[in-house]
Amino acid sequence: MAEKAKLYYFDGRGLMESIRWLLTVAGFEEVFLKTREQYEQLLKDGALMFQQVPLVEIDGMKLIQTKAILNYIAAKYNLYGKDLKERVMIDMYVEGIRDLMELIAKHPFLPPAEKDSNTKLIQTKAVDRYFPVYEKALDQSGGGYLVGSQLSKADVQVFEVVLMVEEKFPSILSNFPQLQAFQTRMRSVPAIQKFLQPGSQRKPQPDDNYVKTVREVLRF
Ligand SMILES: N[C@@H](CCC(=O)N[C@@H](CS)C(=O)NCC(=O)O)C(=O)O
Repeated sequence: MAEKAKLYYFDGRGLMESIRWLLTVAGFEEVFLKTREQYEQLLKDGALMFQQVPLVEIDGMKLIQTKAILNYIAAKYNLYGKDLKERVMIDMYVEGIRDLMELIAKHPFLPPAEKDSNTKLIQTKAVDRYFPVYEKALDQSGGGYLVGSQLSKADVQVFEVVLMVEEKFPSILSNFPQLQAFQTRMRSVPAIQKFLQPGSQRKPQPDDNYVKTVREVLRF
């Protein structure tokens, strides 16, 4: 049996969470960075090409750069469309949702005075800009997936972010029936169902401890 991927990151969502989502079927193990020394050791070992995590050891390689890692996993596990035209659509949908995700990911690190306006921005961008695109895509594809006739990394990443936005705004999908049905379908995919169970490797919303650890390890 192939070795499980090994993930090096903080014990929290951040940039690694989408990678965890994509690897949920294959399984993975994790090393959590809790101290500056662990991070410096990785630097000393030459494991971090640009001195940054996420780092994923997979198939005998040490991969860095989140998008490159996501693309590799998607291609490896057949989550990247059937041809180049599907692939570029998947990439477009993914890049859109990653822009929204960025607003969510940076939120816990913002100064208190900027939090309210960022919360408002997440809501407005979700409702006015991003969700309508995915609603229309699902309506047009008709097959339950955003692109083509099979599950892709676009479905997984959009689902991940929809859940994150819902954590902040529980009724945010009320005017998006396609996204509601999509969410129900995604929840019934066995690997996803398992990942959503308490005690899985899915990370909770970031708390003060997570922010503190990241700041201490990276010194910012
Ligand atoms: N483009 C990189 C950005 C990675 C990144 O910013 N990682 C942060 C942790 S979330 C880091 O390691 N920062 C340390 C630094 O930049 O010195 C990616 O997407 O993987």
